[in-house]
Amino acid sequence: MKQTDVSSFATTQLSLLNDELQAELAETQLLSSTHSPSVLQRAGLALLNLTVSSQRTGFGGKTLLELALDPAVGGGDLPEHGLRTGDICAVAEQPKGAERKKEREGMEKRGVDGVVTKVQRETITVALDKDEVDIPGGNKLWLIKLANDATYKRLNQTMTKLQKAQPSEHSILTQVLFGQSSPTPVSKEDLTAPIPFHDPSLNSSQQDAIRFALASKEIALIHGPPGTGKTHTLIELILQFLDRGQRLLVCGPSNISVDNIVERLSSHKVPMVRLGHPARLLPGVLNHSLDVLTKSSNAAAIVNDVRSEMDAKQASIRKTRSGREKRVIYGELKELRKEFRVREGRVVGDLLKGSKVVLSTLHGSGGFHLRNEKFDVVIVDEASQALEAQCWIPVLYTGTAKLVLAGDHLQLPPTIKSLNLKQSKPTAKKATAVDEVTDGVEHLSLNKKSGTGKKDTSNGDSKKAKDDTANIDTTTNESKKARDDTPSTLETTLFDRLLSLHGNSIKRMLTTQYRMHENIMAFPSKALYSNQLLAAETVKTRLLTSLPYPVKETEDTTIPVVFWDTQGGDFPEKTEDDDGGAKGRSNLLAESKVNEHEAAIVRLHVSRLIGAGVKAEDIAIITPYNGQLALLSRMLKERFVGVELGSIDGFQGREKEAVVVSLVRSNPEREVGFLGEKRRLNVAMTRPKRHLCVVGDSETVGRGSKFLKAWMGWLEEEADLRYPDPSELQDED
Ligand SMILES: Nc1ncnc2c1ncn2[C@@H]1O[C@H](COP(=O)(O)OP(=O)(O)OP(=O)(O)O)[C@@H](O)[C@H]1O
Repeated sequence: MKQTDVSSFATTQLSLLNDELQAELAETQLLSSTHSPSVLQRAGLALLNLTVSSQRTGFGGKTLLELALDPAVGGGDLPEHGLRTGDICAVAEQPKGAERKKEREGMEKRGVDGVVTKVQRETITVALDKDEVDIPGGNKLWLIKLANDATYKRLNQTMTKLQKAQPSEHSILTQVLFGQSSPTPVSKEDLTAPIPFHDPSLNSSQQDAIRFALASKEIALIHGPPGTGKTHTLIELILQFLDRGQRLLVCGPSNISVDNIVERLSSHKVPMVRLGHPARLLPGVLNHSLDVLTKSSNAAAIVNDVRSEMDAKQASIRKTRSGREKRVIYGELKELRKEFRVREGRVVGDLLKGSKVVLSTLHGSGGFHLRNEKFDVVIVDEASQALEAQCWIPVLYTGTAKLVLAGDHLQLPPTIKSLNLKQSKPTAKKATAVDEVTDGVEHLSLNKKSGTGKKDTSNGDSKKAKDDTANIDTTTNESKKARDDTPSTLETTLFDRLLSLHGNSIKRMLTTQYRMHENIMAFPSKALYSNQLLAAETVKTRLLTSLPYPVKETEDTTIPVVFWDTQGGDFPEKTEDDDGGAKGRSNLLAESKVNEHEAAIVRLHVSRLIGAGVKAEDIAIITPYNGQLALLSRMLKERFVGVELGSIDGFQGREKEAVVVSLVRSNPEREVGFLGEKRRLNVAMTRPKRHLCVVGDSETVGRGSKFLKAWMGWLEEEADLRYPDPSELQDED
């Protein structure tokens, strides 16, 4: 075990985070200074021609501005835009005609900053950051997305706190997290003690993981390969901790990861509170949100009185044109807001005290509500999708003695280039529809994520390119000497680092998967999970023909894994710039790759599946390249309505009955770009339940890495192998 110096670790993290922020700011500034507002709107970074449709008071006493299209431009539905709940933005007067460019440059300074809290068809709501600001009025307004440095600020604060802590202040958990102490060994008795489980259906690996996490004193890692019931296991673990009288903070890197747990816990009638802005939460979770609880609890009436008074004042500000009157009302509002915050603070404090389980994003766990709260255990779901610095937020601010991390370090780590736009990017969501994927920002981040260390020509910037796979190899091989665990990259997650530091004895792996047909599971199990995965009886032999609706038996629907091998050089890739159609869209984007012939095979395969009766909504098409995604979308979206198209990265955490993967790369140089990242391939091949169809050039792809070679070899041996016949690929339409 190699110790890590805490302070130098934090210093390295601070510098890496700073590089990341600078890169992000540069990217956003470049976009907004070089493009016209309408291009920015098309790129999903701005909304034009708005007017304030209402103004009221939200959680925390913040002013909420609801914006709608100006009736002067016809009102109605907002145009397609990429602004999402959680985005940091500025509201400002829209510059007129010729002034535009000049005005825009100073815009960020003059506008009013805020956070998007609600997006509806006709309106978008922004919570303003400052209490007293002159809301721009009169002329048309516009909304522009700003780089989100709030994420960075909190990470920076957290790492600074870690950097400054004296060794004597380090908790035992911190010492274990840096290898200065070993985790307390777990006794055999604890690992075998009978436990009355709430859920009698838990399999033995799930039960073992729960026993281990309960018995561990400082850290426990629950390794959940695809479909193995990681969240299912965490729910039981939470109930078991509660049975033992422990108080828990449960976090995840994204709102959706946290909501998923809240939804599943709610049937157990656990007293819990979900922190976070209600507009960012799933509807089913709202009843547990602080905002709704503070409105509906008995004590809420005293808060609501002040709120309605504030709302009335807000409305009167908008009615008056006199500056003097406005100032008087602002003065009154200021007093009311103080009162509101005191009362709301009391209600919130009482609610939190009464909650045995508090749930929030990792970022949210650093908010002021939790500053004086103590928890026995912090649980982090999807921990391998979180930056290490994010995981330190709940650890440092709650002073917990115990940390449970659940995740799979063999799937994709967090997207580094998009750190600051992460929550706001349309494509950062798990549910990725193709309209959203063609957003410019995602192209930049996706394409910059190279996995091979070779320069990927689709990658506008090879600065960050590196061999990601190195990370995983060291973590899966306990016997390897732990490498220097002061990470030189943000992509090394806490999950990775701890495995490397303490070895596999700190983790338990879930081994029964409930998603894939056994043949779909076979390769990833062998190549990545030491052949330990088992397919549950219920899924082991499931084919498309056993879907709960009629599907004809064909050579596609009766086969779990199909491989269309395009080897031979007749199906070459192109860079997106070669493709006239794609060019217009990609003016803001980095180059990407397309493969038209592959797209034609995908079309053929999907049309056969649909012809056999498989429902469009049970089929997904995924590909690593956004250029290919845009092409597939143009070719297939209207024809096969309901088929989901997405990037591999965006599909992590999702599943479908049938999944078609288009690998794209086919070139004489045998370049595979970021296909070389095996965690990306793992995600791709483990999404389907009953049918996996891979389309790719085994000659190019098979030379990309050892892993790719093994996969191509396996597909040639075990899959239903097909060689495309160009005459079949003509579009019958
Ligand atoms: N012991 C079990 N018995 C039967 N079904 C189970 C069991 N454990 C999990 N499942 C089922 O397996 C599926 C996956 O579970 P869950 O969503 O908890 O997995 P996960 O590992 O969090 O998913 P992901 O792979 O997306 O991370 C769910 O449909 C769940 O009901």
